[in-house]
Amino acid sequence: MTTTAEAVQAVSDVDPSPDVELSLALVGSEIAETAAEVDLRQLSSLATEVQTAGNSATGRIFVAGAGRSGLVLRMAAMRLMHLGFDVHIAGDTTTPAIRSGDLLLLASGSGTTSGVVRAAETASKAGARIAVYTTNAASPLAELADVVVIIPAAQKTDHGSTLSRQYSGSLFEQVLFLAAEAVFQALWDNDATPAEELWLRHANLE
Ligand SMILES: O=P(O)(O)OC[C@H]1O[C@](O)(CO)[C@@H](O)[C@@H]1O
Repeated sequence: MTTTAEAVQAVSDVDPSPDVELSLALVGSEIAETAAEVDLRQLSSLATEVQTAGNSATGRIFVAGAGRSGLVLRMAAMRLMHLGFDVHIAGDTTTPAIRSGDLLLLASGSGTTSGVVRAAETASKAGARIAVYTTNAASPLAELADVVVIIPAAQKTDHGSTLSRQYSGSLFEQVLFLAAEAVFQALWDNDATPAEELWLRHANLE
């Protein structure tokens, strides 16, 4: 009679356990290498745009992106709200119209995602400033931007790219998250508001 241990061994001989140690090292090293290549002057310019709109009496910050790129910007938006800025997420039911004096912060690895490009066109017509994270300096999105941060990662359709072994736009989205966190941290360091004060802005209806 086959024991449970023998049955487990038999299964893993056919279908070995996923090697998460190797994949964790791969993801970590790709993120570190790509983050180190982000141009700090570009990131600093984007941080200044965020600070200017956030600290202006009437300026608001809007964020927009599709799929996982958009989800990362939602996290960034929450932190900017914790800093006390007036922040809105494009497409939410309470999001007002963008206007001159506002900043639209966008992320798109490809720089061609139609809804994101349309948002930039609308913001541009309204006279708002536009800041973009993308891999693609020659994209329509980058061309519409006042400030561009290039994240030198693979795009979502670059299958088999030498820039990343990860699927689709994962590396772009991961480094985007780090870049957005770095912007928040730099703004908070400048502002020096105690964490206790930021904490008062945390959602209390969760
Ligand atoms: O960042 P892009 O190129 O605008 O693409 C948007 C989304 O499309 C996807 O590649 C769809 O899987 C997401 O990973 C990404 O967030």
